Amino acid sequence: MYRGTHSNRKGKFDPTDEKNVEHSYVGKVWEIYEERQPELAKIPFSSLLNLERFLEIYESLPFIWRMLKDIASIPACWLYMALYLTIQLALSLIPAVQLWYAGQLLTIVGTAVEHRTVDKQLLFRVASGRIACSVIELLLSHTSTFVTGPLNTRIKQYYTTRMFAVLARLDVPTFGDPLVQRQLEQVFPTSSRQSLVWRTVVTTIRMGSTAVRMISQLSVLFSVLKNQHDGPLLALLSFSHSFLSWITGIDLSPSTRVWAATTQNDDYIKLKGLQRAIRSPAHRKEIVAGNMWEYMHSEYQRCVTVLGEDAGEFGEVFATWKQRRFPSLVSIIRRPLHELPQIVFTLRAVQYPASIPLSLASVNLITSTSQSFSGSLMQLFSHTGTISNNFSTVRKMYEGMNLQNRILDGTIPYPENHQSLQMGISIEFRNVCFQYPESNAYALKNVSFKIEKGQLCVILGENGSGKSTILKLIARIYEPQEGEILIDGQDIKTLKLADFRQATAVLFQDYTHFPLSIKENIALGDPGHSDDLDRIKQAAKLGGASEFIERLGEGYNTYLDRPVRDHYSGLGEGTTNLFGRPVPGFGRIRSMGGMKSNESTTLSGGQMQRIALSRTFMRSLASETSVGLLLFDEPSASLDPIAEHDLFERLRLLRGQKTMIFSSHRFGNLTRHADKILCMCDSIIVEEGSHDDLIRAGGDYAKLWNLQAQAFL
Ligand SMILES: Nc1ncnc2c1ncn2[C@@H]1O[C@H](COP(=O)(O)OP(=O)(O)OP(=O)(O)O)[C@@H](O)[C@H]1O
Repeated sequence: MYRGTHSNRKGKFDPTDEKNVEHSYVGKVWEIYEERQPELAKIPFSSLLNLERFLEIYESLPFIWRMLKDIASIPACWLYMALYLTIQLALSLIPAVQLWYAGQLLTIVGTAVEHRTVDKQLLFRVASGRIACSVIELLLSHTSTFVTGPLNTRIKQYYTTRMFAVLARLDVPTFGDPLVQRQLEQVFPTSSRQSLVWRTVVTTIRMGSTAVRMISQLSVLFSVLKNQHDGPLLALLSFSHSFLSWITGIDLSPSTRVWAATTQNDDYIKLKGLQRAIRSPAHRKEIVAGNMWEYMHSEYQRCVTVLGEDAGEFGEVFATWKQRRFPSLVSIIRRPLHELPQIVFTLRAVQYPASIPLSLASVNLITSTSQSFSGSLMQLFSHTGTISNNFSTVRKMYEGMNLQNRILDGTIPYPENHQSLQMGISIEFRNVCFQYPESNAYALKNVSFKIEKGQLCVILGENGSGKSTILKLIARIYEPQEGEILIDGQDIKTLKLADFRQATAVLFQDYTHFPLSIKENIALGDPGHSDDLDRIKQAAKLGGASEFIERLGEGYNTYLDRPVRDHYSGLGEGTTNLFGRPVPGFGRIRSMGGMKSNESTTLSGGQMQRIALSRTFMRSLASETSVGLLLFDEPSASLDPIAEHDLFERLRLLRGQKTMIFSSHRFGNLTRHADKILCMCDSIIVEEGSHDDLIRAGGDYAKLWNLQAQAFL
């Protein structure tokens, strides 16, 4: 199925909805379903005249107003904008001035016919006026390029910064929503040279200046011709021709309507299948061995004959169909209208032979103006298409800026006093049930437990049992559908999110490395101290990362994944290193795509994990920190036994000062010292207690522990 790309509507498109969707056949093969705009359904020819785009423009106007106010708030922008507008206005008036001079020439011809004399002074003034116009036009266009640069840059920077903020503040469920992703894709400025807003401003101003140009040209023309015999009549005839050409040209421009096309034609489908089969190497063996080519060829020929001109690609067939769909009456009238000015002129010449030179000059003037007029008219129309698209994207951009996070913020500041954090945070789950968005299975089912302040808790369980989910719910990455989570006895939803997150440090299982330097990667744990290199080094030491970082060529300034590409051209074959980075062995122009300063493969998984741990330590271990809760999802998965031992030793020292929750598959070091172990299986907690409690209970934990212990006997 071939779908239109200009979908601006919310909700679903349903081809079977006859009330809102128009069905037509495009030739023998394709069926097209076009959405009617309910507001326009009653207006005849609304789809032919593409009135949807005007409606789109109308609906987007409040957002355009907001955009203009925003632009005006950018420093110095309004000054540049005023200058740009003045230049464009002046440029759009020049054709009318030139036309006025042409009218003056007509007067000179008229006087010459009547009195057999030429007013030389007037002729000189007219000639120099026309030259001056051209020079001014050139100068203005040139000045305009000087103004557009700074304007474009300022507008682009303003909006990219705003959009960055919009993206940065979105939470996980909102950001992960495919609809939101689609919305962001459409409006988040990519690396294009011009911003959407600037493009919109330019097209709007161009449209305005085209309109000014047309109106001024028309009024000058009519004032020049009003005293000529039949002048206005000739002008009217010429312009009707332009207008009709414009009308017939309308439907060829892309539609803003939502549409979809499909085909049920067996011959066409077979034709396409045969085409594909004959080209693909995958089928060649069987075509040869099975002697299929003759059959395929004759079938292909049959399909082509049956389908005739409908055998082409959808795009071609669709374009022809659109041309034909036009009321042919318009095209019929258009032709003779084109000839009418000549006929009127001839009749007039027969009637008044003396006026021939004057009439000739008027006809010439009218024809040239009418040509430029129809050009402008076409431009105006194509601008409305672009404008309606731009306007609707601006609207979507502002709607995107208003995107609300799914996780709602609370109002109660946390903690009430920082002293209370010195002993950690208590956490309680009461009958919590949770399903991930887009999933219908429970990741947590009726989970209840309580962890006291300063306790060390380990959540154990097999893959997919729900361990990470518990940590994500505590960090309020997601919201449970049922049940309650209490933090120091208060519902987690009522606490101010930023405050609560300030009081927690999380190390996710799927931690990521930012495309920033190692220093920044660690500093992000506590952005408030990102300039404090001593603190960053201390965190790296605690995370067990300092030794290998210092061995790297660029030390803490090393980029694991360099976000900027270097460029080169025509390097000698022996150049394997450039700017301290490896160069792939090609001599032609290319950029080193996403090159890594020190390829991340030079760091092991364990080293990567140590950097992530350092980031968590950066946040949690500084003396004046306000973190009372540490959440670690498999913190030692990639660590060697010594590093794991050292890490847990360090963390155990924090017992009583911070609440710590670990998720793990492994028994041992940590579980023995845990105040509480939660054993999970299939989204529920099956056992709960300290190591000794669980061994005494003789359940699954005890069995697995003994099994593991035997392995070391
Ligand atoms: N983003 C997600 N979207 C949908 N389902 C998810 C998502 N993340 C996890 N799940 C599902 O939720 C269930 C619990 O996952 P969770 O990550 O909590 O398990 P886990 O016990 O931490 O597993 P592991 O030991 O492998 O880390 C699993 O069935 C998993 O497939």
